[in-house]
This record gives sequence, structure tokens and C-alpha cells, in this order.
Amino acid sequence: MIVLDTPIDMHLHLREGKILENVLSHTTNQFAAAVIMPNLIPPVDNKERLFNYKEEILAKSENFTPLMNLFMREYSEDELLDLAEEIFAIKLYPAGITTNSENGVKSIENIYPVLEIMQELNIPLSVHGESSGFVLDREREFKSIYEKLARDFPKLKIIMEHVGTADLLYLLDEYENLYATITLHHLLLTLDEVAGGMLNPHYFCKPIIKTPKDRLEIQKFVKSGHKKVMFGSDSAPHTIKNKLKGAAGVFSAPVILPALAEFFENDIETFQKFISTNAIENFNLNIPKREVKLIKEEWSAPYLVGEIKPMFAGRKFRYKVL
Ligand SMILES: NC(=O)N[C@@H](CC(=O)O)C(=O)O
Ligand SMILES: [Zn+2]
Ligand SMILES: [Zn+2]
Repeated sequence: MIVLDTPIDMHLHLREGKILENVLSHTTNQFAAAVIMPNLIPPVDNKERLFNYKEEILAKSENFTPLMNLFMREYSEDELLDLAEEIFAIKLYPAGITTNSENGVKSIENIYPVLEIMQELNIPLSVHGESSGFVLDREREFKSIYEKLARDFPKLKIIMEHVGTADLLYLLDEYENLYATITLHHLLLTLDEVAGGMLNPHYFCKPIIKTPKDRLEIQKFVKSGHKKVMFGSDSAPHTIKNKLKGAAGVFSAPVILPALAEFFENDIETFQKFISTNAIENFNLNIPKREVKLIKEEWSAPYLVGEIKPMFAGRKFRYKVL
């Protein structure tokens, strides 16, 4: 049996209404807490929307702590003073770069005053780091922006979300204030699973899953137990209908712990760091303790959750969440 202490998903999309109802238990079965992304329509970028969204999640879950993120815009100091205790971080989406990011940031300079205040108030910055260049180069092209942000705001904790390009990981040891989340799909898949055979739209996401070399480096960082590397699923449900229209996002929530248990087999200590301890220590998180257990028993991933097709649909795993 594997016993995990207080697993945390540091990057999660739950949506609202019916989709939220369908997907939420797949996360709360496995995680004590999750960082909830704010890219709804309209975005979660004010107190009322934040409170209502958190309420909706709490009303439909038990023993689960949603750590709320705000959608980046030009906030005033008063707004942030009021909200600082209510949020985990503020999420920066470059405008138009991913799902529901049309209201995102057009020029990073515009939000420098906000970043200044966040640094003062100790509010972390979460970033979807992609340029608008060639699809495989977008994360690499964002590297200099991460470096500039890290230098200009040395006390601001900056999370490079869903890192899929090895080059970004090397920044972790160069800049004290940079952190990274890693998804299940960037850890286990390559572009071959997306487009190497029959096109698999269910594995299409931003940033796009990259090369075997990137995957190998990501796996090395994760296996090393690097303190600044944290699990963030970026589980991003879209209905099959929308996936077939080209929506970006992998719905991985149902299979996370069984898949990671196989990946980490025999190294539960590193599994524990990646899935919880690193995040708790990096961000001084205070989450009610909850143990999650896996037993060594064959388990099949669901084919369908509502109208959403999960990652590894129907695949057999050697571990089952109790
Ligand atoms: N990762 C994705 O491809 N999609 C996410 C947005 C995001 O995290 O960029 C979504 O909300 O669907
Ligand atoms: Zn993103
Ligand atoms: Zn995301």
C-alpha cells in the first residue's frame, strides 16, 4: 500500500456548473487541496466572482481545500489588500495564448505596478509562459520574460506553470524565486502521442506536449525530487464536442495518482515530495492533513466522465485509489 500525506494539485481547472459537478469528485477523491485556475468566462477577477466560485466548489466537496487564483488585470493596491488573504496567487495569461485568455495581459509592463504590490504583500505570481511564436518554441521564447520578471521582482515568488520544455527547468537553479509545476501529460507523453499516429485531440493542450528529450529532462527533474518542482495537473476538462472543435486541454484528473504510483514505483519518498511536501514548504501552505491511500490492485480508468474523455481512458493501472 502507498500512503500519501495531503496530496495537492497545484494547477487545476474545474470550470463551473455541470462540468464542475462531473469532474470535481475525481480530484477530491485523490487530493486534499488544489490550486483552482481562474480562466472562466467571465474571468475570476473580482471579489464577488472569487467568493461565489469558491462557494460553488465548497458546496460540492468535502475535506477539500480550494486554493483560489485570481485572473491578472490591473488591480489597485486597495483591491489586493482586501483580497490577499483570500487567494493563493494571481495568474498571468498572455492575452489570447490559451483557453479563455482573451482578457489576459497584453503587455507585461502594464502590470508592473501590480507585481510591485504583489511582491510587497507576498502574493505569488502564477504564469502561463508562452510567446505567440512557432508552437514548439513558445515556452523557450518566454524564457527571457521569466528571467526578467525574476530579476525585476527578486522577492516575488513566480511559478512557471505546466513546464513542457526542458530549457525552462534549468532556470530553477539560477533564480531563487522561480518555481515550476509539472503535469502528468508532460511527464509521461510526447508529441508522438498527440500527432505521431492517428491524431489524438484529447492530448492537445497548451503548451503542446513536446519532444522525447524534453520528456526525459522533465522526468529527471521530477525523479530527483527537486524541491522547486511541484505537481500541477493542469487537468482541463472540455466536452468531446469542443475537443473535436480544437479546444486545448487534457482532462487527466481521474488517473493522476494511479499513473504517478506506477511512475514512482519504489520511490514513495520522492512521490510524496512531488505531490505535496515541496508545495507546502515552498509556499508555507496550511492545509488540513488528509491521508490518501493506493493499493496494489488492477484498476481501469473510466472511458467517459459526463461528456468528457479522460487521459488514458480505459487503460489498466496496477494501483487503485482507496
Ligand atoms: N492547458 C490547456 O491547454 N488549457 C487550459 C488553460 C491553460 O492552462 O493554459 C484550459 O483551461 O483548458
Ligand atoms: Zn496554461
Ligand atoms: Zn491550466
